[in-house]
Amino acid sequence: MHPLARRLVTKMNGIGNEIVLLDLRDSPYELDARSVRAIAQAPDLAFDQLMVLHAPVSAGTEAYVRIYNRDGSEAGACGNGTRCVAWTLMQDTPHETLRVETLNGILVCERKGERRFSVEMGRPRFGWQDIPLSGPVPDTAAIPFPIGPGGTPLLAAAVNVGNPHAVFLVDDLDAYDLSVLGPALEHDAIFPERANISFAQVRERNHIVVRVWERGAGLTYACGSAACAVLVAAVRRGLAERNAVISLPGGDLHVTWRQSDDQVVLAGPVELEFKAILESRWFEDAAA
Ligand SMILES: N[C@H](CCC[C@H](N)C(=O)O)C(=O)O
Repeated sequence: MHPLARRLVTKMNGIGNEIVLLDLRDSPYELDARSVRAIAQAPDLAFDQLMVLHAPVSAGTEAYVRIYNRDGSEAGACGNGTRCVAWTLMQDTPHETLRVETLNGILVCERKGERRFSVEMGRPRFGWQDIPLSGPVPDTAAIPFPIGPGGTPLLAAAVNVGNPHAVFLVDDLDAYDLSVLGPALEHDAIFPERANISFAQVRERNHIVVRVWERGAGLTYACGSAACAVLVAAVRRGLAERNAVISLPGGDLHVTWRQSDDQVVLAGPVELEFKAILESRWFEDAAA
């Protein structure tokens, strides 16, 4: 029997960002890409991200969380999934805040309402090695790509908010077909670890509309770290306040880029869908 067989998983979403949670805090088992893809292909479990809870490593944290994309690749951050993790862990405690550890460090989560949570996503990084890019560029907030009308350059703001993002601030979101541009830009040679790609239109200084193509997952209804990346990019261009509503196809998130400590804080609702039991044959089929 596969080590994950008979394990319970929880299907949730954060404004339509499809999340599956697997709690392995009592087991040393670590998933490989093939097991991740097997779960993604199981009936009804198609996820954008799989959040796997492992036993805590650092003092004061509740879990060490590893984050996987639908294609089996590992991500450093997932804002919506971390909010789902916060809901799960806070079920068992009277606490209103808790800390989880990820590849990207220790994140503080806070309950903001019955099904509403915030997560401190860390400090944005703009250096070419940190994003990462394949080499230095004159300005990481304005990297030209020849994808504007008639092949004219459109400027991307690149930023790492725990994972790599490229943000295009445009006047008309509908003029760009992300299902075509997304995969090409995700794999552009300038991004050695690929990148999450967002197109964003600033409506007001505190309201931005966003569409996102996620690295390793494709078009999604929402992406928390992309919401953070967009807000940071718009603030750097002088187009938005440090506190704004980010509207994604699945709903609204609130992002604050705190002046006091440079942290980007993401808040929004989470939804519990159902629980399911992993079946051994899903992993055997995937191995075949
Ligand atoms: N949906 C996630 C981000 C996943 C990022 C992932 N696609 C990657 O960096 O590889 C979020 O809410 O932040």
